[in-house]
Amino acid sequence: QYFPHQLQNFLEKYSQRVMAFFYPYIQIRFNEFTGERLTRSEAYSAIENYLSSTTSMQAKRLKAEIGKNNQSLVLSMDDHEEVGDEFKGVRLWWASGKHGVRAQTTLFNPVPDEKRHYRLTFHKKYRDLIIGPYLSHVLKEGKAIKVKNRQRKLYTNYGSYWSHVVFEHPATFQTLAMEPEKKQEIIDDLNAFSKAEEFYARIGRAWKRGYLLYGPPGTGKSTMIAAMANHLGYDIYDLELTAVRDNTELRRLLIETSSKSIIVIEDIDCSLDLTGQRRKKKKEKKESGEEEKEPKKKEEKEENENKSSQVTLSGLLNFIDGLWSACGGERLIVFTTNYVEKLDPALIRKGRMDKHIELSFCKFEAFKVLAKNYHKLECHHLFPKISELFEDADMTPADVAEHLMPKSISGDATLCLESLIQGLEKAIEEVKLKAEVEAKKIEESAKNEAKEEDK
Ligand SMILES: Nc1ncnc2c1ncn2[C@@H]1O[C@H](COP(=O)(O)OP(=O)(O)OP(=O)(O)O)[C@@H](O)[C@H]1O
Ligand SMILES: [Mg+2]
Repeated sequence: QYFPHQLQNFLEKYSQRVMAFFYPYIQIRFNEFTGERLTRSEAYSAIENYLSSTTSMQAKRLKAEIGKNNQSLVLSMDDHEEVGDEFKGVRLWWASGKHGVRAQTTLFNPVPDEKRHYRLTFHKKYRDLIIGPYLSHVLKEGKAIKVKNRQRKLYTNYGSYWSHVVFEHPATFQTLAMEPEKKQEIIDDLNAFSKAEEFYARIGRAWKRGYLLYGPPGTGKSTMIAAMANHLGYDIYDLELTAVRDNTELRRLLIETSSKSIIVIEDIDCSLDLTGQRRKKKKEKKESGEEEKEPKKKEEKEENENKSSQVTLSGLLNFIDGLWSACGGERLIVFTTNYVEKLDPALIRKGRMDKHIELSFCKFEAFKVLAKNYHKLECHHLFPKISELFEDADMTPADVAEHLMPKSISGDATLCLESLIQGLEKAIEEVKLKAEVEAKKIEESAKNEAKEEDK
């Protein structure tokens, strides 16, 4: 205090230099808030996450907070704690601390005076290793942990804007009824995709993958999408094409999607047909001369309505084909349909949709998954009979699940299995009846033909 200001400055500078000469360590400080407007630093939060998982077990004083997903506790070091870490055999230390900042808190900038930081200390001979590979490793790991802990969202477009709710669907691949090998193949494919950043970069393609899920209603297409999202920890964008006005809007919506997400277009055949159908209807009306009686205003209105969805197949295809490569980060795009044969071949050409997955009727293997989920059954004396019936019956997993659902909380598994057997027998009978009716029809038409020939 009695020192002249300049002298104090000089001494500080000088002593720091002397220190630096003898002190063989380098320190890097990562402040929690950075920039003029004091926004929260991304690096700081990545480091926080990284340390919470890898090293905070060593710290004696921890801080616990409820994570963003409102479920798990997130642990981090308390202030002035230090933990060690090791990277390629090199020791380094992370310490947490506080420092004062002169920024004023205002109503609009309610950041407290006291700021936290992490300080990284390491020997100067490892400078290159730590500043390069180690720090990028920390940031990457930290971000990955953050993504894993985040609260996931389900986005839906109302017209041209996305709005979201929290995504909490309980479906997983474990609860999905499907033949085990097929299921494993899909899981492996997803895992490979999510780790393939370098591969996609090397071959110069966008880090995207397309799936087409097809099969009759109730076979688990939507359920599988939820399971995929849960498996990968991705958000879901449920794109309602009929609410999108035109290709420009479609492009905007798709560009707005964030990385690590699944973009879903359900019932793709219906969504894309819509524009065509509407136009057709209008044409028919004109041909029948109906519109002459109607006032002109109404016609104009109709025209506007027609304009309300002009997304075209080519607009969609352009996008899938790589215009959106510009938006980095991994994305899955999933189409579902009940009628794969109705789809425009351009849409499902190889290379556009990387994988076609057929979801179909429940067979015995898939049934076993459901029996295990619903009743914890691994085997049962009715299983052989059920296995036999499944060979002839076409029943969707949704219907099987319906039978297995206990009618009361204390529902008995055997009762459910018996109900399923009845259902299967009924299904087989219906198939037989249908076949008989068909056969009769063919017979009759053959007879008719013969009669006409006689005539
Ligand atoms: N493979 C399956 N495994 C487990 N549950 C299933 C499966 N398939 C269907 N279900 C059950 O049936 C219900 C309906 O399935 P889901 O909505 O996934 O069918 P979908 O194939 O999407 O049908 P749609 O074509 O009508 O959209 C789900 O709530 C789920 O409980
Ligand atoms: Mg569905």
